[in-house]
Amino acid sequence: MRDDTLHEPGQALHIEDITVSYGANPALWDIDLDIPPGVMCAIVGPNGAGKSTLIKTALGLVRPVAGHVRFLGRPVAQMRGKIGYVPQRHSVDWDFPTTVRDVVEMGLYHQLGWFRRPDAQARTKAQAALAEVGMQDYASRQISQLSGGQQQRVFIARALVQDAPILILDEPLAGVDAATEAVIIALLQRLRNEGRTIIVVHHDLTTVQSYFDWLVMLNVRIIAQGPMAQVYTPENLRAAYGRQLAMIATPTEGRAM
Ligand SMILES: Nc1ncnc2c1ncn2[C@@H]1O[C@H](COP(=O)(O)OP(=O)(O)OP(=O)(O)O)[C@@H](O)[C@H]1O
Repeated sequence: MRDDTLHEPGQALHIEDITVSYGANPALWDIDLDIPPGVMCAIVGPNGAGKSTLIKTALGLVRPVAGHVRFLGRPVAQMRGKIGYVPQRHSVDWDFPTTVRDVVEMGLYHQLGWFRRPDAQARTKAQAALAEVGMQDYASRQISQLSGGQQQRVFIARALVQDAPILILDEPLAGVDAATEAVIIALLQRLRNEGRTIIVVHHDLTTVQSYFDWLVMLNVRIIAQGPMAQVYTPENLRAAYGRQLAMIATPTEGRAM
C-alpha cells in the first residue's frame, strides 16, 4: 500500500506517477509534478501534448490509470469549492440562458448549499467580484451577449467569490484581443501577488516569459518544470516542440502558434 505521508503538504499542486489513457494511446505518461504556492505558472506544450488532460485529471474530471494528486496536501475531493476553475471557452455552453450575476453566484454554492437562495451578503460579494474584474455594469446581462474576454472575466469573478487559494485556467487568452489580454494578465498577476497560486494553460511562447514566473513544459511526459529562467531554454523547447520550434524562432509566425 502506498504511504500517504510521502506527499508534499507544502505544494499547491502535487502530482505523482499519473498516467492517463484515452483508449490505447497514453495522453499523459508517468507525470510527477510540483507547483509551489504563490507562483503564476504556465503549462505549455504542442497541440495534443496533454495540457487540458493534465488539468482535468488534477481536478478529478478525468480518471487516471494510475497515480495520485494533492492540492495543498489534500485530495481534490476535500478541496472542492477551494479551487477556482475556468474551463476552455469552447467547452462551456454560452447559449445557456443565465445572467452574469447567476454565473458568479454559482461560485458561492459550496458555501451556501445548492438549494439556498443567495442572500444579500452573497449578492454583495458577487457584485464586489464583478467590480474587481471590471464587469460590475454587466451583472444583469445574459452570458450569451458577452465577448470572449468578458466571458473569461466573469468566470474569474466566479473563482474570486469562492476565495479560492488556487486558480486554474485553461487557455483564458484564446481568442481575446490584446487589450483584454493585458487586463486579464494584470488581474491574474495581482491575485498571485496576494498569495494565490495561478495555473494557466498557455499557447503563446512569445509572451510566456513576461507573464509567468513558473513553467511546466509538457509533451505527454514532463519535459521540464521549475522557475521560468531555468526551464525556458532552447534545449527544453526543442525537446517539447521538436520541429515546430522553427515557428517559434520566427516572431511573426511564432504568434500564430
Ligand atoms: N475525451 C477524449 N477522448 C479521446 N481522446 C482525447 C480526449 N480528450 C483528449 N484526447 C486526446 O488526448 C491527447 C491530449 O489532448 P489534450 O486536449 O489534453 O491536449 P492539449 O495539450 O490540451 O491540446 P491543445 O493544445 O490542442 O488544446 C490528444 O491526442 C487528444 O486527441
